[in-house]
Amino acid sequence: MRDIGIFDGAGEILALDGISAGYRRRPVVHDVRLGPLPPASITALVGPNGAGKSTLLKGLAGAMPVRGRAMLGSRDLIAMTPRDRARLVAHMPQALPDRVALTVLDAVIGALRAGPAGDPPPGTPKGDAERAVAVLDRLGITALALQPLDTLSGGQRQMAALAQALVRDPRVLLLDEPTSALDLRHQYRVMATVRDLARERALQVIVVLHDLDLACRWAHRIAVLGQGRLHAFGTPAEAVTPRILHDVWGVAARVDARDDGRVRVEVEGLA
Ligand SMILES: Nc1ncnc2c1ncn2[C@@H]1O[C@H](COP(=O)(O)OP(=O)(O)OP(=O)(O)O)[C@@H](O)[C@H]1O
Repeated sequence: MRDIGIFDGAGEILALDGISAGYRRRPVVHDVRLGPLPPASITALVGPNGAGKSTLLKGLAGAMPVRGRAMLGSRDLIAMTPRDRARLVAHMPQALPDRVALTVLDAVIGALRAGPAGDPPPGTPKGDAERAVAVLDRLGITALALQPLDTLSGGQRQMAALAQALVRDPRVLLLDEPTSALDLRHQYRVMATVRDLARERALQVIVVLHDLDLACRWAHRIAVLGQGRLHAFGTPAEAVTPRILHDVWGVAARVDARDDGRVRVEVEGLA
C-alpha cells in the first residue's frame, strides 16, 4: 500500500467492529468494520447525503445507542461508562453551537467543564480559562474570545465549535463537517491544525467531509460509507476510485493519481 505521511510513534490503534446504529428501530448504520486506523492519523469519512456518517460519529461519541465494538488499543469505547468515554473522545457535531449570548471564551470553558476531560499534554496551562485561551490561540481565533456566539458568522461559530472539542484534549477526535462553512484560509488552518495535533498528541481523528479533494489532500485513510455500509477503506488512491464514485455517489468521474500518492477527482457527469 502506498502510504502518505503517517507519523511513526506512540499512540493506539483504533478499530471498529460490527458497529450498527439507528433510530426508533430503523437501522441506519449496518455492521461497520473499519480499521485498523493508525495512531496519529486522520481518517476521512465520506459518502453521499444520508449515508449514515453523522449517525456513526454520534454512536462512537456516545450521543446515541450503538452496537458493536470500537477498540482503542485494548479498550472498548462502546463498553465504557459515559464518564470514561468522555475522557477519551471529543465530538464536534454538525449542528453549530446555539446562538446564545455566551462569549466564545465562556463557551469553550463550558465545554471543558461539561464532563471529565482528557489529560492535557505537558506544558498546557493549568487553569480552565488559560487552557481555553491556548486553544483559541492555536486556531487563530483569539480575537473572537469575548464576542458573544450570537454575533458570530456561521464560519466563526464553526471555529468556536472546533475549539470546544479540542479543549477537551481527547485521544479520539470526531469532527462532523468541520470545514463546511469556512473560507479557504480557515479550511487550511483547521485541517493543518488537526493534522499537527494528531501528530503531536498521537490522536485518532475521524472527520466527516463532503469535499473529496479536501479529504484526499489531508486524510491518511479514507472510509467510504454508502447506505450505512462501508464500501471502501484505504489510502486515498485505494478508496477513491471511478468504480466507487459510480456505485456510491452515482457519478461518472475521472480519478487522477498524483506522484505523492494522493488523487484528484473530476466529476464528468451523472452515472
Ligand atoms: N434524529 C433522527 N431521527 C430519525 N432519523 C434520523 C435522525 N437523524 C438522521 N436520521 C436518518 O438517518 C439517515 C442517516 O443520516 P445521517 O445524518 O447519519 O447521514 P449523513 O451521512 O451524515 O448525511 P449528510 O451528509 O446529509 O449530513 C438518514 O436517512 C436520516 O434521515
